[in-house]
Amino acid sequence: MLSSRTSLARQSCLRNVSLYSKRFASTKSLRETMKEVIPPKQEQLKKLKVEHGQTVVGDVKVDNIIGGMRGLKAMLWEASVLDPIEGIRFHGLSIPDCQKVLPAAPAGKEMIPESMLWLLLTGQVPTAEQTKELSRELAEKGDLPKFVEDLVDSFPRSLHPMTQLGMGVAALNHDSQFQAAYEKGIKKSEYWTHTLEDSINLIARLPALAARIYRNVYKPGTELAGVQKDLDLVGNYSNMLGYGHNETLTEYLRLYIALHGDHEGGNASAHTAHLVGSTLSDPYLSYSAALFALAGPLHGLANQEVLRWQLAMQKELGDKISQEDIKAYLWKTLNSGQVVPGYGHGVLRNPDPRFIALQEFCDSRSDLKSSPIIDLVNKTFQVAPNVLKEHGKTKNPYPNVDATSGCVLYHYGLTEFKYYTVIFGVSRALGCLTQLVWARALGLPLERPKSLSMDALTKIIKQ
Ligand SMILES: CC(=O)SCCNC(=O)CCNC(=O)[C@H](O)C(C)(C)COP(=O)(O)OP(=O)(O)OC[C@H]1O[C@@H](n2cnc3c(N)ncnc32)[C@H](O)[C@@H]1OP(=O)(O)O
Ligand SMILES: O=C([O-])CC(=O)C(=O)O
Repeated sequence: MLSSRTSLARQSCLRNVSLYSKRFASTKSLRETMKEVIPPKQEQLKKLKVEHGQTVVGDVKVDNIIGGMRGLKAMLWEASVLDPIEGIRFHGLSIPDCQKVLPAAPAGKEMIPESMLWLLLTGQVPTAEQTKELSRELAEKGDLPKFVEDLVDSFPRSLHPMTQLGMGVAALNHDSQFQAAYEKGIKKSEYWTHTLEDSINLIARLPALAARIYRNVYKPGTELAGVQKDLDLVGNYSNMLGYGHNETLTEYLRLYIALHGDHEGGNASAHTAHLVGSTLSDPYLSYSAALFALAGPLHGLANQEVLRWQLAMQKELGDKISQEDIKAYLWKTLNSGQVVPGYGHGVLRNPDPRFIALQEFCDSRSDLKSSPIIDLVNKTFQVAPNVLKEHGKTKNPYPNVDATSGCVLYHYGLTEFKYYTVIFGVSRALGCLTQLVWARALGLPLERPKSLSMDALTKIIKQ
């Protein structure tokens, strides 16, 4: 299954890479590039409004209203679009495309979050030099203010790491340039520049914040490494987590964090950031809110739940687990009224290409190939889709990214699975903050959909 999918993906990758090679960025800085790419997009939006403002793009059914707005085309989101079958594309580039063209760390092979951030923000593929420059800027801005360190150090160890992350990010708004400029009084056309500065500062500080939480909760009393100016964002993060010596885990984290960065606008974390940001709340508060959406078990927390579930399966079934055993365990989970974590999706109707990319990472390394937990994830993948089809409820019986993302971390000793969603939270900032910059550049309005009571809905139906 994996290999035929891989070869199809590679063929489409070659097509897209030649299509998009024209979009390699120049030698310009990130800010210069943004200044160049924003005006044509502003023009495009103006044209859409003036010429097509009244064009109908879909119906609103009662099902959409009572069904979590599933399938409703109702948001503008620039950096990525999700196809139910193909999965995510970032400015038109699929995951294999990105893996081919986005620069890696100096000694690495995997695309890094900095190059993904550049692509998301500008729609252009950065050069290695531009990526390095962005890594350098992020490292220079990576230290936490002392009061945030003290705040995080004051949290009880029993407070969930995601709660700590959301609170830490909210507190960073103490230094929001957007908020300070707004208070002074700035023109709407200047909003995006301050939003961009806040976004860069926040992304830069996330590794130190997330690593401090890890140290405090799981390794209290141990020394926390400082931010090194010559390391990339994940090089620093991995080092501060205490895994800098493990090049495979560091490379995995680079891929993981680049891959989880954006998943169009309707997912719960991205939509939350967009909604809160539309009130002109600053990027720190907007992203803090998004993190609390990510912390739900139907969304980002599923990666913690997957590992908990797979380990419980391992404990119950022992070392030699057959497909029949897994099948029975799946039925036990379903019959007890629980969801199978890591399976199903609000939009996807195929195995998540992020899941495939992470599995391929494991397949390419011999120690990971023989890992019992990774083997169990693979075996579950062989059995679960048919069980879920037979169960007959979920519209998508295939794995999403959370079905595998934690197992490499677990294999290499990062076994504290309540921490896993924090790593997702370091990543999702890339997409949420990119869209905030674009929302300000495009002058998007306050989000305020119309709601209806059931009586009001019934009245409309009768009419
Ligand atoms: C990064 C991410 O956020 S990816 C998603 C991570 N979340 C998970 O892995 C949790 C498990 N999966 C799920 O709960 C769901 O598939 C979701 C939340 C991801 C998507 O939800 P929906 O779009 O509502 O899914 P769908 O339309 O297929 O649901 C129909 C029914 O199937 C059930 N269903 C969906 N997925 C599963 C599953 N993995 N196991 C069991 N039942 C499921 C739903 O609970 C729903 O049941 P109901 O009619 O009794 O309410
Ligand atoms: O798209 C979604 O609804 C959930 C998801 O996979 C993500 O946010 O990464």
